[in-house]
Amino acid sequence: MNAPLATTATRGVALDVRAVSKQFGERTVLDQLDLRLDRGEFVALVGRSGCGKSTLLRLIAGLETASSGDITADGKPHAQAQAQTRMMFQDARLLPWKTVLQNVGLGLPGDWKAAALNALAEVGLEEHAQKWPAQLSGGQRQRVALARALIHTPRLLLLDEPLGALDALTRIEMHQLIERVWQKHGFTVLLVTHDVQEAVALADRVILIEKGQIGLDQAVVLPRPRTRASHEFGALEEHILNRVLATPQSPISPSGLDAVVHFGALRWAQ
Ligand SMILES: Nc1ncnc2c1ncn2[C@@H]1O[C@H](COP(=O)(O)OP(=O)(O)OP(=O)(O)O)[C@@H](O)[C@H]1O
Repeated sequence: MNAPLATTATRGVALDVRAVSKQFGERTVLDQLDLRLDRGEFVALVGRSGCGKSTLLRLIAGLETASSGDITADGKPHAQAQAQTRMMFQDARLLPWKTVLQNVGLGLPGDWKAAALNALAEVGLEEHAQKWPAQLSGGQRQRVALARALIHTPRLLLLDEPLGALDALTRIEMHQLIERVWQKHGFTVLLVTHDVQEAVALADRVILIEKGQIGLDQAVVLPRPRTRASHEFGALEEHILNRVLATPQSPISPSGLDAVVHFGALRWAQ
């Protein structure tokens, strides 16, 4: 399968989350949340642990049902677009008894082998097609998971902290790969991450969820590929991180922030 080169205007879905609420028992996790993603846009969701990032992703993926509100893709109920949506998790979720190639082609009808090899080539793993998942590194397993998503030519890619378990260098390589395939295919991306630097490196917009709603909607207008060492990158990262840490769940009092947050020393928001 040669995935067609596409512009962001043609391939990605426009996603509209309108007044979506989600309660688990007495607890309101999302409260009338509104979020719009343009076609082909790359948006990162950040926020304190438990603020509802994964819940929002799972609602969009159709793995949970909203208590109220609705989600549309290209103006139609999103349920109709679920076949064009793929999700990646922190764990690659590969079947250990199937080869890398078989994992990529999982569930596909007909002769999918050429397409699976093509998808593996896109993530730089063509030569590992006949290996077992256990023979791969964590980063390679996530590449297989990405290939397994790409073979379905998704129009919406949902990433739930997919790089959370990887070491720093592997993460940076994965950032480059994800950015490359996103630019090539033009799908819309929603990435959940605890790593504010990762959000600034990849996203067109960084969204902070707090108190069940959007507390910050920050455009990232830096040219790509982004240089983490630049002053503009660092300033934006610090601004977002300070904002995340200032949320009510924070154990740090807002008045103490300046003393506690040193740019460069801290970029994770748990
Ligand atoms: N199926 C469920 N049943 C009950 N409570 C749930 C369920 N799923 C999530 N929650 C609760 O909803 C809240 C939000 O969870 P969610 O996983 O969306 O947060 P998160 O922002 O992704 O957190 P983290 O960054 O730690 O992954 C948490 O308090 C969680 O315990």
